[in-house]
Amino acid sequence: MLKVNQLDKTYGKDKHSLKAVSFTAQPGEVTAIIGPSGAGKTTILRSVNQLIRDDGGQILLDDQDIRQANKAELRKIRHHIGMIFQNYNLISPLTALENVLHGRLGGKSTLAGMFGLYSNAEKTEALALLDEVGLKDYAYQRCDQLSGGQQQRVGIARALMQHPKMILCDEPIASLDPKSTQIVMDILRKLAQEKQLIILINLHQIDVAMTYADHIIGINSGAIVFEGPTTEVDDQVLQRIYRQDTEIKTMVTADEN
Ligand SMILES: Nc1ncnc2c1ncn2[C@@H]1O[C@H](COP(=O)(O)OP(=O)(O)OP(=O)(O)O)[C@@H](O)[C@H]1O
Repeated sequence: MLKVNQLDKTYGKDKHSLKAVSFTAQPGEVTAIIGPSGAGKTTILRSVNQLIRDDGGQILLDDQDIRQANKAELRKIRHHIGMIFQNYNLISPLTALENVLHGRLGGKSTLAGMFGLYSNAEKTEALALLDEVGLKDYAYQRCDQLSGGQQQRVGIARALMQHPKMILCDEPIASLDPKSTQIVMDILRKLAQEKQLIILINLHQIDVAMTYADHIIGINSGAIVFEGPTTEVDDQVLQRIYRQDTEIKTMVTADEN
């Protein structure tokens, strides 16, 4: 389980980006963080694996406080936290298979990593993961020749190559069309359930969060204003989360008519 307690982050002198943020995310579930632009979604996600150093609080992954880890421990912890990104972050001239194998880099010596030395067992595993995300026939295709949705699936397979406990997803569908969105979200939900992974995902699209997430964390101006099962999210909750965000208010109102 991921348990975040009283997490604070201030940029510069007094720009309070996270204010005593507390929430939990369970294995086997998709947990979505939703909220208006600038609310602090990315700051939370990047604090969880300490890409951003926060200013106070606790981040417990299976009872180990990530914030207290020394450099070597943090490297080890991060090896079991996969990340997928809006812009995929693949190495374009390399094949899908090579990109997936890169997920193993964190567990290798610098030399083995530099020379791209992977065992046959690792290659077999990477191929099986590509098969799992429906890309068996694209293993030897360069990533820049794949569609956005296919690239994101390579990103997921790469994260799985880390044998993660948790996958952090920063706006993973923001650049995808509805069909690719559905495929990617179906895969993430299936992975959470079948591999008992913690999937923590930042989303702008409320409808996608409502369809695929088990658990919702609503943030506004750096503070958690809702945490609970998706079934408890109604228009009132959404208005609390998105207050002062005129675009969404209009959307909620339009839905009511
Ligand atoms: N490096 C930084 N320096 C100063 N302020 C920052 C920095 N990164 C983020 N912020 C501020 O922290 C707040 C939260 O930003 P964050 O990117 O986490 O929001 P978000 O909810 O992910 O937004 P979006 O949905 O637009 O991506 C914003 O007010 C932002 O301007």
